[in-house]
Order: sequence, then C-alpha cells, then structure tokens
Amino acid sequence: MNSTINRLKESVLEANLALPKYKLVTFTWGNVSAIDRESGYVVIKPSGVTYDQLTKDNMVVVDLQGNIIEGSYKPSSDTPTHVALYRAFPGVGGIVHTHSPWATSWAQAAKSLPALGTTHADYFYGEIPCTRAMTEQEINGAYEEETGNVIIETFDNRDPLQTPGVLVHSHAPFAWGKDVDEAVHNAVVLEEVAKMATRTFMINPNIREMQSVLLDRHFLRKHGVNAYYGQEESH
Ligand SMILES: O=C(CO)[C@@H](O)[C@@H](O)COP(=O)(O)O
Repeated sequence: MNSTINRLKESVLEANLALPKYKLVTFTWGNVSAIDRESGYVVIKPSGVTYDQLTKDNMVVVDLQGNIIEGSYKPSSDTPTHVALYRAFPGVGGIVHTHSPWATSWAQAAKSLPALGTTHADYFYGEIPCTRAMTEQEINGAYEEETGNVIIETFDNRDPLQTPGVLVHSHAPFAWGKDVDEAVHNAVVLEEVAKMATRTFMINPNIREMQSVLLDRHFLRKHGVNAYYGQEESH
C-alpha cells in the first residue's frame, strides 16, 4: 500500500485513540475513518477491537463501496454509513461516530440541538439536526447503509461543512470535518454543546435559539471568506 495510505493509517489510529482520551467512548462504542480522495480508499478501525488493542496494522482499508482492499480484520460495523457519507459529501475527509452520552441523549430524545450560544456558533452554523425515525424496512434492510441515507436526506438543504455533525434518531452522533483531526475536534465540540444545551434548558426551559446576527458573527469569523480568528499560516 502506498505511503499516503500508510500515513492515513497512522492518523486514523491516533484519531481513534483520541476518543477515549476525550471521554467520547465507552468500551468499543465508536469508530473513526478518513479518506484519501485520490485513490478513493477509506481507512477505518476494525470492528469490536478494544481501543488498547488498536494498532496501525489492524486498521482496515476499504473502497467507497465498502469492499476490503487491505487488512486481516473485519472493518467497523458502521463502515457502510461512513462510505455512504464520503460518497455524498465530497468535501469531507474524516468521520467520527461515538455514543458520547450528552449528544446521544439528544439523539435518543429525537431532538435537534439548537444553537444557543457562541461555543456552538464557532463550529456549527445553526442547529445540529436529528434525523427522522427509520422505517421498519430500512431497519431490517441494509441498516448501516440506510443510516447513511437518512443522514444524507437530512442534509438535503444543508452544507455538511457548515453543519459538521448530526444526531441519528434513537442512536447517536456522527461528526465529520475536512480531515480526520477536524472531525475529532467537531465530535468533542458536539458533545460539549449538547451538555451545555441540556443544562441551559434546565436553567431556563423557555430559552430560544441565539440571535442570528451573533450566530453569523461567530461562525463567519472562523469559517467565512474573511475569517480572522487565530494566527496566519506562518505561525
Ligand atoms: O453504533 C454502534 C452500536 O450501537 C457501533 O457504532 C459501535 O458499537 C462500534 O462498532 P464497531 O466496533 O466500530 O464495529
């Protein structure tokens, strides 16, 4: 396998190991992947292997249809969801799925997460949507691929790079980014804003979405064409 895929395996291993570090996973409840857009190959963690047993060499390489290209382990059971998202969202380079407890609580409550403050607005340009309930046919069919399809349907009128995450109804969150490090970062932010929103509604159940002018200001100062947050490239 070429050096790009080798480097991607290292990044995907590091990104998977970041999940327990940030307390986003319990046992094996999560997975991270990244794509090399040139070859169309995706590197993903093996299914059901504990985080302390993960190595670069047990990462699995699949193509965009989920066929195994390299690896002696079975890929994550969520691989069909990951590859469906890579096929539909060409700007996405890395995907994270966890069962992080605060975001999962919102997914189980079937509630989209409204933008309530600037922590949210710095990363997500509006609410983080919750998908619709899947039909019995979808659940009994190619379930993980259908999970990808309901996410894609939810993003029909949304830019996935402006809303880099979703709550899957009765399931848990997926987050993504331009690369795998950004995807992990967004998964951490998603969990934090879900926790903050829960507490915010406990303190004030009547609170509504933040002012749209403040949402614009915060999202665009980091992600707009005239973004000015942080340092220049040379630093
Ligand atoms: O969503 C679930 C379980 O509900 C899975 O994502 C989780 O257990 C991780 O599975 P894998 O070890 O990646 O196959």
